[in-house]
This record gives sequence, C-alpha cells and structure tokens, in this order.
Amino acid sequence: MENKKELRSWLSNMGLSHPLVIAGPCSAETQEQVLTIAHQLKDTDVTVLRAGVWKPRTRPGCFDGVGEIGLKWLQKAKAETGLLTATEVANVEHVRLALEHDIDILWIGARSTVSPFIIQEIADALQGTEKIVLVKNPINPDLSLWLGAIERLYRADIKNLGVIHRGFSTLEKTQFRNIPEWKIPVELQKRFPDLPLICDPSHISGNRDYIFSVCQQALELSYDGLMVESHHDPDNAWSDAEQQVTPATLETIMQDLKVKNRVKDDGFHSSLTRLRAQIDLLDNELVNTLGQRMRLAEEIGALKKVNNSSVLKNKRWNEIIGKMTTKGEEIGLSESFILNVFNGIHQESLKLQEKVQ
Ligand SMILES: C=C(O[C@@H]1C=C(C(=O)O)C=C[C@H]1O)C(=O)O
Repeated sequence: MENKKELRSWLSNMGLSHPLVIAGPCSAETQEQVLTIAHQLKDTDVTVLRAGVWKPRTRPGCFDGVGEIGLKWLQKAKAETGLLTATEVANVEHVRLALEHDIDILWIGARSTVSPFIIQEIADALQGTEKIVLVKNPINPDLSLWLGAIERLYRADIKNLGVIHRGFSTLEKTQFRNIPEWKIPVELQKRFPDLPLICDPSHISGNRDYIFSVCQQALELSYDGLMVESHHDPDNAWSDAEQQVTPATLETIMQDLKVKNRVKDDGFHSSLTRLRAQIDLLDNELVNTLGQRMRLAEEIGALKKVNNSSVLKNKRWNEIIGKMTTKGEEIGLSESFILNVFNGIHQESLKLQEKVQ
C-alpha cells in the first residue's frame, strides 16, 4: 500500500473548515440517552455521532453493550439530527448488523487490531464496502501491526480508510490511561500523510481533565480529527464515566483549541508547526532521559561512598566518549558536538556524585 491523495477523499468530501469531530457516549445505554446526546451535539462542530453497542470489557460480568437495538437508536438519532453515525465492530456478526443498519462509520478497536486473524475476518466481511472504516492503534506500541491491519482492509478493496490514535497500554504509572507515544502515529503520518489521522483523547487520558491538552497536542501535530466521548450525564455513564465530558464542555473545548480552524496545507506555516511539535516531543524525551541518567549517577555516587572509591573514573569516561563519538558519526553527528554534549553531562554527573560523598 502506498500513500495516495485519494486516501483523504472521504474526509475532503465532508467539506469541513475545521478538523473532523466525532463525539458521543462511550456506550449506547437507552434510546432516550442516545437521542438526548445527539440533540445536544447537533449544532456544534460535531459531524459524527459515536456510540459503542458491543463493548469489549476487560472482565466478564460488566455491562457489555445493548447490542443490535443500539444501532436502531443511532439510526433514529441520524434521522432526527442529520449527524452521521459510528460504532465499533469486532467480529463478522457485528459487521453484518452494522451494514444492515446503514451505520456510516465502522471503527475497529485496539483489542481487535492486535489480531491479524480478527482483522482478516472483518476485512473479508467488509470486502469492497463504501463505508468509512477507521482502525484504532493496537494496544501494544507496534506500528507494523497497525499498518498491517490497514493493509488488510485496503487489500479487501476498502478505500475509505482512516486511523484513530487512542494510546498504548503500559505498566508504567503515568497521568494517562494509555500513553500516547506520539512518535508512533507521527511515523505513520510520515509514511501515509494522506491517510486521515484522528486522535481519541478520551482513551489516552482516561480522565476528563486532560482531554483539552491531548486534543491541543494532536492538532499541533496536524491530526485531521478528534473522537471525544461525550455524555449528557458523564458521572452516571454505564461505562468509562471518568473520561466523558458533557456536550457543553466539549463545545468549550472546541472553542478554546488554538489550531481549530487551521486547514491542512503544504505551506511554510503548517510545516513549521508540525516539525516544531515533533521537536517539542523529542526535547521532552531528552530531558526525561537526562533526568533518569542523573538519578543513576547519584546511585553510583552513593555506592562509591560506601566503598570508599573515587568519583572520577577516567577510563570508564573515555570508553563512553569513544563509543558515543563513533555512534554519533554513524548518524551524522560531529565529534565536537558529541564531546560538547557529553562533557556537559559528565560535569553534572560528577557534581551530583560529589554532593552525596
Ligand atoms: C557514573 C560514574 O562516575 C563518573 C561519571 C560517569 C558518567 O556520568 O557516566 C562516568 C565515569 C565517572 O567519571 C561511573 O563511575 O560509572
């Protein structure tokens, strides 16, 4: 599969002057709930109403979706509000029912994207469809698996494709429910700049307080759209209560987002913004890595104190410098640059170790 301008046709055909916004409850709960939310979202930037009707829950015994009847509520919501409809499909039966109920956008969840078997079955069931199919990233940070899923769908002659970035599972304790690992979707965007890329801040955040900042970051990276979970009574939602926002809050978020009306173009400004956003991500990583390195140096300093050993070890340091200048040269970094950076690091490392002596 190669990048092609046509990959974004379905999105361009929507003729939006702002990023695509897909919003709606995590789960369809009752007809009244779906219709209430749809009406509250109707006159906003939202184009597509989302609702899960089959919910892949981690453990059995939880609310696992209302099933087929939810598709009828979505249809009714579309008839009343004009919003397009979207739901998740995870097997052949879901695909059959979603197509039968004329759902406009089908998305494939992170837990399905991890399995080439499931993806192939879904691709076969969708063969040649004109519907829009969006593929969430797999739960593990594996770009090839994500690309593989898209390729399977593309080969099944499904041409209205897009991807949703919903973050990745991690054991690390972070503020996020699923860590963004922005470099993975950024790499996907580099390879397929015309494949519409949508951010799901709700699953990345797991907490409504971070929705705005995640949306802002996504727009700075030139994402094409946002999929935000929205419920008229979030605290009493039957699933994912903490990460849903009311339609009114969503509207405020949309108004406050800075790059809201920036249309994707090939001009200087958008390229500069996109590249600077990538530099910002790397700078963050650099500082985190430096912090981790200094904490290790402190541990070594404490160890040296107990063992009455000197702080400065020229032999070890020369080995490091030797390895790093060679590596630097391999990737086009000059010896003098590496020496400057690493001498700064060494000085700080020695200073911190002296402190614990
Ligand atoms: C951390 C150590 O102490 C000092 C600091 C070094 C570093 O920051 O890498 C390397 C050698 C020592 O001069 C060590 O001995 O490994």
